[in-house]
Amino acid sequence: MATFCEPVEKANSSHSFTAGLAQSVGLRNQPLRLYSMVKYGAIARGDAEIFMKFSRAGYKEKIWDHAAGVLIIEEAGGVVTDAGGNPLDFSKGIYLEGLDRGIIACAGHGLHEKILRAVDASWNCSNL
Ligand SMILES: Nc1ncnc2c1ncn2[C@@H]1O[C@H](COP(=O)(O)O)[C@@H](OP(=O)(O)O)[C@H]1O
Ligand SMILES: [Mg+2]
Repeated sequence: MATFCEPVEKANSSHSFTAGLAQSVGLRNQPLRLYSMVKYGAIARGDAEIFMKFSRAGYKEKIWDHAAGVLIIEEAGGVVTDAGGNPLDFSKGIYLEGLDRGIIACAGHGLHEKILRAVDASWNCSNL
């Protein structure tokens, strides 16, 4: 069964929203809560299959918390996008600008699509 990881700090991502997503796609393991780039490392070494991060409005993602991790996941056949399915844009300076709702990284494409659909289904009641 798949495990997801997410930020340690609730201030950086809604733990209740990801818990709802996990339930709706059938993930029953406890999440791994890890800082920054370590979440991508957890997927690369097989400790988790998913990373989800949904920050409050106004929080800006720094490129150094993601850049190397995205490369590692993609080279290994995984997928990392925002919640609209768009690639992360590292070309705009120190922040990821124009991010649609949050970040979803997965070891495989099927799982990733399932989570994107779950986000769309529950976003309007999320308070995010
Ligand atoms: N070992 C650690 N202990 C505490 N905070 C850490 C940390 N490693 C990274 N961080 C912080 O975690 C945030 C990014 O990780 P995450 O993606 O899990 O939210 C960054 O904070 P800010 O974005 O609040 O500046 C970063 O400074
Ligand atoms: Mg902080």
